[in-house]
Amino acid sequence: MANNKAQDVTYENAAPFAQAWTEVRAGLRRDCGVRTFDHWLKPIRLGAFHAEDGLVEMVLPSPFMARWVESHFAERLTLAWRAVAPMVSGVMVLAEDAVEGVALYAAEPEPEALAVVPQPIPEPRTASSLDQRFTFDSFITGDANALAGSAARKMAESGPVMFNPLFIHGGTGQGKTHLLHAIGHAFEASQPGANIVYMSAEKFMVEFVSAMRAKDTLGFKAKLRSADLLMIDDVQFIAGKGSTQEEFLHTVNEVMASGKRLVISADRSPQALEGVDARILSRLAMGLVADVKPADHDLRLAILRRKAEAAGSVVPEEVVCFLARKIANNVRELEGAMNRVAAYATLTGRAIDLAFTQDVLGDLLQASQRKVTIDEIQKRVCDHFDIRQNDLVSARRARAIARPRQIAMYLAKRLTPRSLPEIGRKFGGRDHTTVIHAVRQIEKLRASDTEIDGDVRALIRTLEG
Ligand SMILES: Nc1ncnc2c1ncn2[C@@H]1O[C@H](COP(=O)(O)OP(=O)(O)OP(=O)(O)O)[C@@H](O)[C@H]1O
Repeated sequence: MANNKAQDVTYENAAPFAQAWTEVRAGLRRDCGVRTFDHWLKPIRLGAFHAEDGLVEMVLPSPFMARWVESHFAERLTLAWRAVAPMVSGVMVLAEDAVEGVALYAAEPEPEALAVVPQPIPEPRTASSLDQRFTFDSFITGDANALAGSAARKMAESGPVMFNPLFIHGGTGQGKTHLLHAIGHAFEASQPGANIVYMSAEKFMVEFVSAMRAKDTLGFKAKLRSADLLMIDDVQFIAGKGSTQEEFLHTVNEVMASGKRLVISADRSPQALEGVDARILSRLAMGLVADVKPADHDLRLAILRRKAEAAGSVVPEEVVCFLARKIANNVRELEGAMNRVAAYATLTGRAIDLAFTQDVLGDLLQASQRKVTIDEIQKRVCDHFDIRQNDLVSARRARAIARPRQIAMYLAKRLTPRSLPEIGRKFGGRDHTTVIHAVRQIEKLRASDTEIDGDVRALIRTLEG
C-alpha cells in the first residue's frame, strides 16, 4: 500500500489553500510575536496538500530549519491550520531539497515591513516526551478506571508481562494520555535505560509521511522498532489513512514479535474502530482491552481535591462539590474549571467561594449543561422523518433519505464541536466537502422553505432539551 502514496498527493490542490495559508500566517504572527515569526515561521512556504491523510506540507529552506520548526512549532502550526481549514488534520514539515518538483505557493507579502531585531532562540525541548505531571501518583483511581489503572501499573513492572498489548479506551479527557505517560515514567524507573517511545497516532502519521516524502523511512522505522516500550496515543486517528495503517501494522507486528511492550489508546474499543484494517484490530485486541469510563461523582470529587492540593489553592468543600456536580462531562473540563477559578482568585486577590466560582465560570457552566452527540442527532432525525439509521449513513440518494441526511449533517455541524471530516466519517465515511454542501444547502432551504425550517427548529428544540 505504501507505493500508492504518490496518488494521494495532489500538488495542484495546494492552490485553494493559499488564502487559508495567508490567514494561518497572520494568526501565527499575532500569537507567536513578530520576532519569532520573522525568524522561524516567515520562511515557511506552502507545499502540497495530501488529501488522504489531511496533511499539508510546510516547506523550509534548509534541513536544519525544518527540524527546528518540526520540533518547536509543529503543534502550533497544526492548531493554526485547523482553525482556518478544518480538512487539515496536521502538518508535514519538510526541507526544500526533500521536495521534488513540488509547486510551492508563497503567501502574500507581510502587511508592513518590520525592523530586523536580534532573534531569541526558542528553548530546546526536553529529551523525554513524557509529561512530568502525569504519573501514577497523580492519577486517582475509582470504579470508572480501576481496571485500566491496574493494567497500566502491571504493564510498567519489570519481568514478563501478563498481557500484550494493552489497549486503553474511553471518552475524551478521561485520563488515557495521563495513564500512558504514567506507564512510561514507571517503566523508566523499573527498567532504567529502557528505550521508551510515546507518540500520538497523529505524530506517527506525520513523521511517517514526512519520512516517505524525504525517501528516508529507515530512521523512522528503526526508532519505533527499537523501543522496549512503545505507546501510541489516540489511535483512532489513523482510521481511513491507508499507507499510515500499513506502516502501523508492520510496527505492531515487529514490536510484538520481538516481545517488546505495546500500549495503545483510543477513544473507542477495537471493535468500534471503523475504518481501521481488520488485521490491526485483531492484533490490538489480542492482549488486554480496558476501558476508562466517565468519572463518577465520587471520582470527580477526589480528583478535584487532589488537583487543588497540588496547585496549593484553598478551595472550600462547598466549591469542590459544586464543580463535581456541575461539570460532569470529562476530567479535562473539570480540571480546566478548577484552574480558571484558581487563576482568577490569584489575579484578583479574592478568596474562592461559591459566588466567585459561579461568576468566573458563568459561560462554561452553561456550555456544559447539555452536550449533543452525532449519534443522538442521527436517532432524532430518523425518528422525525421515520427512516432507518442505516439509510442515513448509506449511499442511497433518494430525496426521502438524502434530505434528512443533509439536515442531520447540518445539525451535527451546528450543535456539536465535531470537525467536517469527523462528521463526514460518521455519515458513512463521506468526504468533508459533502458535509459543507449539506450545511450550505440546509441554510439556503431554511431561508426559503418554511416546512424545512420548522423541521429543523423542532429537531433543535428536542436535541437541546
Ligand atoms: N483519574 C484521574 N486522576 C487525575 N487526573 C486525571 C484523571 N483523569 C483525567 N485526569 C486529568 O484530566 C486531563 C485530561 O486527561 P487526558 O489528557 O489523559 O485525557 P484523554 O482521555 O487522553 O483525552 P483525549 O482522548 O481527548 O486525548 C489531564 O490533565 C489528566 O491529568
